This record gives sequence, structure tokens and C-alpha cells, in this order.
Amino acid sequence: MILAENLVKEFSRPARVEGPFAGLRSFFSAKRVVTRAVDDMSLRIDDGEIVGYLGPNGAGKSTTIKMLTGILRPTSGRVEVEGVVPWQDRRANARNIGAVFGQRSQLWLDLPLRDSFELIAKLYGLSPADYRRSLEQFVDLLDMGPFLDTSVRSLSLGQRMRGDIVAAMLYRPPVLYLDEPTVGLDVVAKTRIRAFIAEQNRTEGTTILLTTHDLADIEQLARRVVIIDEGRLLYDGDLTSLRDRYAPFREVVVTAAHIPAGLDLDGLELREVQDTGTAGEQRASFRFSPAALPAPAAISRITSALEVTDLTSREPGVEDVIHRIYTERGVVR
Ligand SMILES: Nc1ncnc2c1ncn2[C@@H]1O[C@H](COP(=O)(O)OP(=O)(O)OP(=O)(O)O)[C@@H](O)[C@H]1O
Repeated sequence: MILAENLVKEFSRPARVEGPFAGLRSFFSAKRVVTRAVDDMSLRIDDGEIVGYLGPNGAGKSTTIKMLTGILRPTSGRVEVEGVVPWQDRRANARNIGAVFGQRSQLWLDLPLRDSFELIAKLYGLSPADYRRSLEQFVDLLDMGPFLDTSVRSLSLGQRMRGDIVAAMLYRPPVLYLDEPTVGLDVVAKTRIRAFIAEQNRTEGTTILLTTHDLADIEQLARRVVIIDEGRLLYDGDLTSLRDRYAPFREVVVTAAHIPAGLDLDGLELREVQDTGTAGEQRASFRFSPAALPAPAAISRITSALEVTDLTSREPGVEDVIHRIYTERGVVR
């Protein structure tokens, strides 16, 4: 279980002094500027939950994770992971957590993957039998046999990410922090990694905190979403209610012979009209509220007004939802 109560983290730096030798004088200045990166955050994540942790750049996500891993000591408030206060007992905490940072590898770049895994197994005191069993299972699930003896430096990004995930899970920690675990990967690689994460959560009951800018990661893995901004909790709840609250609309994308820009259909909001590149053909999207206008009625209204050649419908993604929350709150990035 992950527990944070009224968690605060402030960073303080010297205030900038203007004039000659500004850099040096700022360094010695008594005036300080305080940034509250995490501001009175309370959060409880139960065993076996997968929580999507979202927020714009600079919201305080990394700072929270650094407090959970024990790298940073909170300014005030309480933090506990599996009953351990991370900054007080980093060693005990390290055994309970695994972490994957998509942007940088935690593996030894010049060693073959297999050697990195062996080192980790030794560091964490795995018995040879447990190590063999885990490795065999992971290599099989993630199809890593062909590159197990290749040095990490020579691996493709997708292969390296699989390596990092296995390294974080080899000792089967009950808690896993995943920071952008699919960044830069192609669709096939993303799907494989998401399936693996879901499987580990299901079979091992691993508690997972997932930070990502790829909203498909959230949609496919997490039912619960926590959104933060400026260090404060904006939303904590399930993904479906979030969508219903902030994006209670559906969208239909239509390709038709001619779509008049001012077309006014009852219950349907016409969004931008674009040329498709094919002569005389245009594409536009219509938004409607399924509570006021059921989807079949919306589609029939569109098809009777236009010469439709193609039509697809989509649900709002988490991206729409977050955009709307930020717009409402006046967050401009
Ligand atoms: N060591 C530090 N010293 C001073 N300020 C810091 C430090 N680390 C983070 N901050 C500030 O704290 C705030 C939160 O940063 P944080 O890295 O936690 O955001 P984030 O949500 O992880 O952003 P991103 O999505 O860009 O990684 C930012 O204003 C950042 O500038």
C-alpha cells in the first residue's frame, strides 16, 4: 500500500539579484525563493491497484515519485510505502519497490542484459532457483531470448525497455513505479509492454503507479486516475466518471461530398470542416451529448443532411478530458 498524508515538498533557491556579478551575488544572497512542488497531497493506493498519475509538465509528479522512492525527504507530511517510511529506510524501501524510467535506462550499458539481471539477482539476494524461474518466465513472456546476450548499448529502444521492466520486476517487488514506460515505442512494442504490465498486476497483485503522457497507457491499464497540477490534487477517481464529468460528449467524424461551414443540425455541434485532398470531398466532426441525442439518431440526422461517404465515431480520450480540466481552470501551457 502507498500512503501519503498532507505531503509537502518545497524547494528553496537563492533569489535572483540584479546588477553586476548577479550570479555570484544571487548565490550568496540571504533572500530565498521557495517553490512548493507538492502541496498538501493526500493519497492512498491499495494493494494491487493500478493508478494513472497525470499532470502537465512541472505539476509535481517526479517530486512525488522521488519521495516515494526515498530519494527526497518531504518538507512535511507523512509518506509510507508497504509500511516503510521511504526516506528513513531507503534500503528496506528498495526491496519493496521497482522503478522504470522510460527516458533513461537503469541497466549497465556495456553489459549483456543477462549479466545485468544476474547482478540484480545477487544484489537482491535471490536464490539461484528463484532467479532462474523468474528469468525464464519473463524472457518467455516478453520474447527476450534473441537478445539476452546482447549488450544493453546495442539494443533497440523497445528491447531496452523490456530489459528495464524485467530488471525492475525480477525480485518481484510488491510496488512498481512506471514513469513513461512506453515512451518512443512503436504500437506493437507498446501493446506488448502494456499486456505484460497488466498480466503482472493480475497474477502477482503488484501495486502500480503509472506516470505517462501517453493517454492510451492509462486507458488500457488504469481504472483509477489521479491528476495533479501545481502540486495539488485536481482529481482522484475512476476514469469513467472523469470522462462523464469533463467530456460528456461523443464525436462522429464524417467524410462527405460537401459540408457547408454553417450547417446547423439540431443537437449536433459542427466542428472544423477540412478538405480531404480529394476534389469535392470534405471531412468534419460533429459532437453531441448521448444523454440528449442517442448515437443512432445523431448518425441518421447527419446522413440525411449530407452525402456521406465515410463515418467513424469515437469516444473522448483522456486527452480531451484533461484539456478540458485545464481550460476550465485556466491552466495555459
Ligand atoms: N531540485 C529542485 N530544485 C528546485 N525546484 C525543483 C526541483 N525539482 C523540481 N523542482 C520544481 O518543482 C516543480 C515540480 O517539478 P516536477 O519535476 O516534480 O514536475 P513533473 O510533474 O514531474 O513534470 P514533468 O512532467 O515535466 O516531468 C517544478 O516547478 C520544478 O521546477
